[in-house]
Amino acid sequence: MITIRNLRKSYGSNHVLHGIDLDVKAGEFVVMLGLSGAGKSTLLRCMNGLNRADSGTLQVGGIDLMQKHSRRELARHVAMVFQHHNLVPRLSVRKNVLTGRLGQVGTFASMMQMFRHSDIVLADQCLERVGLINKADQRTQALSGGQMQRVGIARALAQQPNVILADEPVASLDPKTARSVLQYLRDATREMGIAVVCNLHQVDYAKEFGDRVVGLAQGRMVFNDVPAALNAAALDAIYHTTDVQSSSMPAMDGVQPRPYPHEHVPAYCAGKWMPATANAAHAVAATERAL
Ligand SMILES: Nc1ncnc2c1ncn2[C@@H]1O[C@H](COP(=O)(O)OP(=O)(O)OP(=O)(O)O)[C@@H](O)[C@H]1O
Repeated sequence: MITIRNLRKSYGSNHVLHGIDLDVKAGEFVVMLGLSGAGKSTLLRCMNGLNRADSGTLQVGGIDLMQKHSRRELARHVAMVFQHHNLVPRLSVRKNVLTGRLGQVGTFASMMQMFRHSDIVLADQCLERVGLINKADQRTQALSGGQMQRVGIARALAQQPNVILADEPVASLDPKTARSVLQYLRDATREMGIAVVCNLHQVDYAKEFGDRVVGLAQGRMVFNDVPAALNAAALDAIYHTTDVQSSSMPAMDGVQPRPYPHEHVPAYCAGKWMPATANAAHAVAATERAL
């Protein structure tokens, strides 16, 4: 459902993504962890077409995002769940879910918010899935934060996407509500065979809900494995890259390697540690000596 190879993205001179590789299968729930600024949102925004990647391969839900594509086509395959749910408070819960169908109806019907009976049935099924069918006719503004987030999930499901991208969907919820929202998201997507990439800041939730966890540090993927492999060393690679770098770089030829952050993030991938490019410091030192 998602195939990413050697994906790179910069904002001006700020190189944010340094060659990301990632595959996500149908029905798989992948949690993405990383410090603030690691590049998680940038990667999600590349995946949903809001950002244009500079180079690499990027196929999401059957769409090649490195080629020209229409927003409508993308909306048919890729749905977003946002931290602040982006619902219209004065609309009923059902109407908010129906907005997930706007990309799939004709332009006129979309402008007039005219929905087919089948769309209304689908919206109600999605509300059933997140346990909110009894709120369908209520104004959305009367719901709690956790309920609103579940409406956001129902709206994403109503798009009948192949892929859901969730950017910190539980950041503003208490732990109990957050767990219940993640449970709804994971169960629905598993049952419907939707590939999910979900940015989170909570390692506990990643372990509890992820089929797989990927860790980004300074725009590089430093972990990609099952949650059970998320041990102290892996967490160090994701969250304390400077410490890991300096302790993992031996001196060579009497030259103490300088910290070159991007080049020295060791990577833990599919059960084994990759030394990353520790030799790069030596290469730089040797070049400096030669000049
Ligand atoms: N629109 C933008 N224009 C310029 N720089 C940006 C833009 N968006 C993000 N950045 C920069 O890209 C880097 C990665 O930011 P990004 O938001 O992807 O990180 P993140 O891992 O999602 O962080 P957080 O967990 O805080 O959301 C940061 O240095 C940020 O300043």
